[in-house]
Amino acid sequence: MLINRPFTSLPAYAQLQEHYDLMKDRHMRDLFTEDPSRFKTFTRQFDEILLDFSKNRITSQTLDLLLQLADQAGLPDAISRMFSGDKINRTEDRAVLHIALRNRSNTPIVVDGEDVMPGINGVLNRMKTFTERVRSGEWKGYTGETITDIVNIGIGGSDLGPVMVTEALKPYADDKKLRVHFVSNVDGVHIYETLQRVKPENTLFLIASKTFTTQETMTNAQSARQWFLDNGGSESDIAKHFAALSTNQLAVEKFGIDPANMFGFWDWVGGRYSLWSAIGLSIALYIGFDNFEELLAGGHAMDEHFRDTPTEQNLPVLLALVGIWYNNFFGAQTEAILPYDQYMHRFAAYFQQGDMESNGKSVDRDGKPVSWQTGPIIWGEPGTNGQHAFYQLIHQGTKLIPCDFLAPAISQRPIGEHHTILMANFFAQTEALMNGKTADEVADELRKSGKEVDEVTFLTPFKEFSGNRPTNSILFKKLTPRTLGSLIAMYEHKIFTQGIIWDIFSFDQWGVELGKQLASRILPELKDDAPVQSHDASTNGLINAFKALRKD
Ligand SMILES: O=P(O)(O)OC[C@H]1O[C@H](O)[C@H](O)[C@@H](O)[C@@H]1O
Repeated sequence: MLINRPFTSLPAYAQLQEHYDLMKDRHMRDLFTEDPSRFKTFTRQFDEILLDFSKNRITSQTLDLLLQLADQAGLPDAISRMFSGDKINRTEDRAVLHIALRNRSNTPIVVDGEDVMPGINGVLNRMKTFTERVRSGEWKGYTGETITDIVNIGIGGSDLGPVMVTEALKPYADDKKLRVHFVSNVDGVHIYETLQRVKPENTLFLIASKTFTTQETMTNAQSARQWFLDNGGSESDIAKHFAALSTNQLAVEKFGIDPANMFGFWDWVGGRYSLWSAIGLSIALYIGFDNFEELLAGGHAMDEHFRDTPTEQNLPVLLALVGIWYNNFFGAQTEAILPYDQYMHRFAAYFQQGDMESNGKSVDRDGKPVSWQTGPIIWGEPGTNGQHAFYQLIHQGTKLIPCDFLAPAISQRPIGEHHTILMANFFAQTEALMNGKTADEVADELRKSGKEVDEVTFLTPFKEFSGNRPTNSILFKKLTPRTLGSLIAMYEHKIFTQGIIWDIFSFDQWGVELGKQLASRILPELKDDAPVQSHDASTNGLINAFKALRKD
């Protein structure tokens, strides 16, 4: 059993509340002036990743109290329970072992009396052989031609991870062995547009679904199958063009996919943590198996750091605690993830699911309603695009938005001055958010530019920046597979840590069920034009308006 003590009853919580009263009006500008070694105090290094969390509204005392909070919530015990295969996902009665998928040291991890590592290594070996056969051209399609295009059909965790990673690691696919495409939305537009770009004889479909029952994925998979049959392929050719990534062998066979083309995983892999499993096959095919293994190695290195490093040096724990400070004491509702790397353009979208599906909960581990805030709203876009879109609100709006800035020191595509300009923006933004610009500075500038006294008085409040807006800077050498693996695992463990401290279950997702149930109830009602009356007035009205509108 995990320790579950209501978050607000932890002794450090009350101390942090008192401490918050002392801190809430303190400006980071002053904290930097008072402590010249602040950068040193609040930076940590892991491999080639540097975390600077000095631009936060914290002092050493804040950090001490937050660390006590983690300790009192039983974090060290929770970590060891996860790593040892305990069934910490209680509402689904499952272990949580995405860490086993990337356990490169191969130490046994036992679930229900069985070491899971041989099974994991077996699937990895099959993925390797398959990847090499397809990439080398040995695997032939039904006309004898090689495979040029991979279409991954999946949604949620069976889509977002592979999309994010294949985008982030595009430079590692420079050998251009294969193109990858992703179809997730049940909107027919998505599969239509994708199929426009591929030919049946050169295409390999990966049907990626943990359950193999997800409506969107099954609908897209059936349409892909039909398209294949309508455009030259036959039933007996399916085995050369369809593979399944799933835990559900029966459903895979029922769909008509050869079990030899099925890559399995296990119920202890959560959907949003599955890119490390067979769900990552599109990644391996795209960047090659060696690079996929490097990604796993990076994840594993972060796992060991998370498990073995004292909390005050532990990157995921520190990120989690800083997040809690704003979420639960300053009342911040959201967190922005802002990668200054175009290849990471789906990173925030990926962690939208990672974080919000994990910690978007409102009952504690005893099933009682929580009286404190849990998971934040996660959002973000790559810099510098965000700067010209929504940063206005981050700088001068009424909301406090803690931001993570991420950037590589070395660009994968060093062209002229681009990367230096990009990084100048990165540093400028975090500096501006922290320091702001005082009314005196603004007025002085306006006077120097020749403005009249009245104009200076009028304009000053609009041009003033309060500053004191928190950021973490996460700087790394280069976006290699290994570093990306570590960054992903870092955020995964941040989310885990917060879930433990908030006393919620982070590995189920019951909140997505109701909409699914209702959709399957409504679907038959949409098949004819008869008016419906079985719902509330709004839903009836909308369905009936839709039926009227869809008539020519
Ligand atoms: O992989 P699948 O079983 O098709 O599930 C796909 C996705 O759908 C579900 O609704 C869950 O909310 C996600 O966590 C999951 O990743």
